[in-house]
Amino acid sequence: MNPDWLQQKTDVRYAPHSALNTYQVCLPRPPSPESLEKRLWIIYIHGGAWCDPDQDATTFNPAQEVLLQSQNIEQIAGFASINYRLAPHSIKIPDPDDPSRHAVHPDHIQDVLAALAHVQQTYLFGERYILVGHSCGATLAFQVAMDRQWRATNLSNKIVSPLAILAIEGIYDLPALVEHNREIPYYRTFVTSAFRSDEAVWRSVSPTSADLNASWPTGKLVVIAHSRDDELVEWQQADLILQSLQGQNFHDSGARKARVLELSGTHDLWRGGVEVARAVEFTLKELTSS
Ligand SMILES: Nc1ccccc1C(=O)C[C@H](N)C(=O)O
Repeated sequence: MNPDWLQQKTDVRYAPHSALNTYQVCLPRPPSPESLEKRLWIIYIHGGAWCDPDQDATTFNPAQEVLLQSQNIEQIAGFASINYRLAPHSIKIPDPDDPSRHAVHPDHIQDVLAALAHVQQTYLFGERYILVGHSCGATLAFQVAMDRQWRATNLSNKIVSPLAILAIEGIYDLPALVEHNREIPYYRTFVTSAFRSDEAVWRSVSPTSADLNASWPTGKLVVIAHSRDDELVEWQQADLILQSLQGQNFHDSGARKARVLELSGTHDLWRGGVEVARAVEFTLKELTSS
């Protein structure tokens, strides 16, 4: 990488709906077809329970800084991190007129798909990317690879699915999450704020309900990265998605892999950058070895 060349853009607008319909990009070197042949894009979807206005695309910056300084940058063609409209937060009450804070499913996933289509059409990397998501961002990353029935537009045809998904401290089974945390009303509150109250919808949008053989035949790898010390999303969520993936023929090795990576830290471990960067490095390595 040539540090004098490094290019960063923020607030690239992909849709007109709100101030949050933007993404940020970082290019470590000039884009070229040759570079893309041997390198991958890293695309990040932030977390925050679909509603936290204090988490946005910039939560990827600490990890991006670590990766820019590491040897692994030789394998990375570019980074993008996506903002999307949020559901109303129950405590951080939004301005009633703010369209970025009144989203309800499928707005979040439709925004992510629109952003992905925009980045792909700009940088032409096709399937050569790793889709990374933290917390509800991991849910959204899986939803990109799921049957896109919630899609109102013809956007689906424009998006090429990723080679790999890296899911960090993710939410994979909404009914199980709400049930496990039934003593803490906030879980039902944020799930209802983002998906309304029909539990059949909660189930159908959950990555544990995916049929990835049908919807993501080109997928090579899923990495489930989770910390035993996550105080907000219990390890059970990782177990549930791993069971589901094994049932769909994702195994430890082979053409379609599902791997577990134990991280250390609490739910918001993106703050330090190092653990998210380590998970990206692990995913790059797993993708290039079989
Ligand atoms: N991702 C989560 C998963 C489970 C429970 C909470 C969260 C949150 O992100 C809380 C967030 N800090 C909030 O202000 O809503």
